[in-house]
Amino acid sequence: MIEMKNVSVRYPGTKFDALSDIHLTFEKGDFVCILGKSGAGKSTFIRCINGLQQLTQGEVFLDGKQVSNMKEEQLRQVRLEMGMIFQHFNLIPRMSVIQNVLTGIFGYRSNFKNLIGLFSADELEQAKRIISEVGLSDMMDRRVERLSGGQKQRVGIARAMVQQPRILLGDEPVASLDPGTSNHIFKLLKEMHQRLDLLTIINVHDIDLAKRYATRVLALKDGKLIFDGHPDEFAESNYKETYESSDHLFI
Ligand SMILES: Nc1ncnc2c1ncn2[C@@H]1O[C@H](COP(=O)(O)OP(=O)(O)OP(=O)(O)O)[C@@H](O)[C@H]1O
Repeated sequence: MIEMKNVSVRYPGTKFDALSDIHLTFEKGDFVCILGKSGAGKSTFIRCINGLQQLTQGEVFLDGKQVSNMKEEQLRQVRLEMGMIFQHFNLIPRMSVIQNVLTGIFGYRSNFKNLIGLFSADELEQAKRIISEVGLSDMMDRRVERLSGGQKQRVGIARAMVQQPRILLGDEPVASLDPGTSNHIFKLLKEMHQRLDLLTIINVHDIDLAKRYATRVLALKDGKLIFDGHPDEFAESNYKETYESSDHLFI
């Protein structure tokens, strides 16, 4: 489904690769957690998949089509297949839950319809169904600024899911949440992953969440892939290697 071939990224003015020579494939049904300390390259990795990151070297393919050299219009189509959730939710605070969720289908519609906020009965129905699936049906009209962090992330998930993506990408979606809420969010993500047979790829700091929910764990260090395997195989020594101090930190 997704193939990364020889992918490297070096940001302008830096001495090291933020991602270095990554070769990987991902298939439908994978629930992947990416571990790595701050600066290891996790966000850069996710951006390579959704075409937001210019590669220094290599290629990324989605179903055999090269994402890394697509024009903006083609990329827009590809991104519709990829739902994205973020650490800071990226919601519009003064808008309601349902209005925020409906922004997830903007990519499918004409700019004119988006501008005047015209949604069909089907689109509204679909948004309501997904809001109820994430457990917020009684908060449909509440402004998101009045929600807790966990509720905001549920809105973020609903907004991603209303796109009906085949792939769900998460850039540290639970980094701002407490452990209990983080667990609930992962449970919800896993349930959606299983029910809809999504490819799910999520950056996370919490090894316990990765072990509990992932079917596959990747670990990055200084932009290099140092582990790729089943969560049960991720041993104490892998943990130490992943989180011990980095050569790049003070350079
Ligand atoms: N726009 C940029 N310009 C220069 N260097 C960058 C830029 N973005 C990221 N980097 C560097 O690339 C490396 C990887 O960054 P990235 O954000 O991918 O790491 P991360 O693992 O997601 O970190 P965190 O967990 O803190 O979000 C880091 O050394 C970072 O400083």
